[in-house]
Amino acid sequence: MLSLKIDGGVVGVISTLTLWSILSFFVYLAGLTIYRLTLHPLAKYPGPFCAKITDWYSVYQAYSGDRHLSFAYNHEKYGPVFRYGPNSLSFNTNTALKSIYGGKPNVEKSQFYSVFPPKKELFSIHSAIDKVAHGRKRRVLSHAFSETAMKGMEKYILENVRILCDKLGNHPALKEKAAGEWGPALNMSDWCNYLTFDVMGELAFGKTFNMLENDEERDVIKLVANASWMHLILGTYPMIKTLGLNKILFGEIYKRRMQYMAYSKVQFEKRMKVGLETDRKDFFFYLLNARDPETGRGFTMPELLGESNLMIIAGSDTTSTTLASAFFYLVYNPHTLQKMADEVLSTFSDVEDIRHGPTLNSCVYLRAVVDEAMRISPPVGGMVPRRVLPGGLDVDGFHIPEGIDVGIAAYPLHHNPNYFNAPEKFIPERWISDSMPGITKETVALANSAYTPFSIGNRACIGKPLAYDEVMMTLARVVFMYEFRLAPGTSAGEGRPELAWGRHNREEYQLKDAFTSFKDGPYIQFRARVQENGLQEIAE
Ligand code: HEM
Repeated sequence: MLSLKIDGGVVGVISTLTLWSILSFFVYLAGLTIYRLTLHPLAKYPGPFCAKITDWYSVYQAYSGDRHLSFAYNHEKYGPVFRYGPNSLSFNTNTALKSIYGGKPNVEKSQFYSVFPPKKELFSIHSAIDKVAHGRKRRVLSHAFSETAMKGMEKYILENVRILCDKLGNHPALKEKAAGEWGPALNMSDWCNYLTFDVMGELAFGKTFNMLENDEERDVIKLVANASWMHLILGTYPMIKTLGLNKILFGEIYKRRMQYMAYSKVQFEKRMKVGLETDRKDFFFYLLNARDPETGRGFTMPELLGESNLMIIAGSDTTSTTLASAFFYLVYNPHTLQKMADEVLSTFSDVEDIRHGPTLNSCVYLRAVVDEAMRISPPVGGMVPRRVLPGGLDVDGFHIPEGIDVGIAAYPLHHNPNYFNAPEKFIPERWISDSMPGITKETVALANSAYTPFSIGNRACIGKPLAYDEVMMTLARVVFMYEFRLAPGTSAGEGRPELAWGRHNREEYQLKDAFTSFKDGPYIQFRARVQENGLQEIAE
């Protein structure tokens, strides 16, 4: 009787406690909401209501894949600055770009990056938040991206570009008819992925994934994409990872991310076994050898794994997105394809002359095509946030206090009409002064001031020269060997009316923001180029 009473009493107490806990939680939430809307230092900034009160707004956007588009939509609605999270501001001006990323701004990478490494000791140059730790990594890694290193790596890039070129024309129609017949429709997202993953496999793990040749390891592309997507989702609200909710809420994405980590560890161990007993001058060679000139220290084993892991994510998907979008814009704008082909054919007389160096760099129209593709469809189109340090930061006349995340998303800035005339149109000429009426040194400089596909400043992309090399060598070689066109009746990659945020420009290559990007299409047909001088008309 007594014990029952006691039991009854205990249950009663627990219930009351639970009730009070729930009530207190709701009171806390209500208080926090009121604070965030009224007394919070960012209360005066405009933005979507949900974004002002909770980071779940950002989580939802990150999960949807349309986060870059939502930034553009919100900037159109709220102006050059808006609040995209309770403690976060997005800017959309060239001056803010400079203040937040250029020179030595009073910021560090935000906690967004803390969730990128699966374990703390695996943090990489990209996820390093501490400035000193990052500085050391950047100095060590810069050996792997030196001009000498680039020359040594060209071999591995070209081997794979040759295979791609062969595959594009390697089908019965072209073999039997030699020329004049269009080949099958090829999904260029896939083929560009195969190329760039094979190149990064060579450079980071000492062995190609062989995706261009066979389909055994092609699923790795999906694993890598999911790893990046998981990072984006968790980065928008790191608490999800702290509470272990990632496994519950995003089970499938989490699983694939872990599969990629396991896969890359195996590749890493295989490359480690070979060590320096090889004449390969790949990233690994430089990473194993390199020492920080200031401290004399190299990388530890977990750091080496973290860096190799990162290289695949950072270097393959971004580069393939650039290539696929360049193909997209070229076939949707055949006059630009013609101009680019004219330039390449008049610069080179043999496909094997197309390699790293000043002759390739003299192809200014080719370079403009690449830049314009990355402008409209930036491979990292969403927010790359920075946290303001003690003392605050002045941006566009606003004093931002310590602890606030600030940043620029490339997609909206690249579509800002203040810097880009007719921003929705693919116009490579906008990057070459005097190339058409209205394009002057001043307009080119203005465009450059708001151009940030690789970010800017001391956390900007270290792989930029490698990326340009790979993309320009590939495009130049393909256009030298082939004519190409959009496969009739296909539309993969086009904007569609059902897309979110009112952006459905048919002629804009659509990406899904997963920090890097998901993509599909375009479907393209190739046929061998026959005439030695000049170009064949490209049949519609
Ligand atoms: C067109 C291709 C590429 C684009 C658009 C691109 C874009 C970017 C961007 C926007 C960042 C800054 C990210 C942030 O602040 O969070 C970045 C950083 C980085 N990228 Fe790239 N990237 C490309 C190719 C590559 C390649 C080929 C590599 C290496 C093989 C690479 C390695 C890195 C690394 C290591 C960082 C971190 C740098 C640091 O924090 O010091 N990227 N990239």
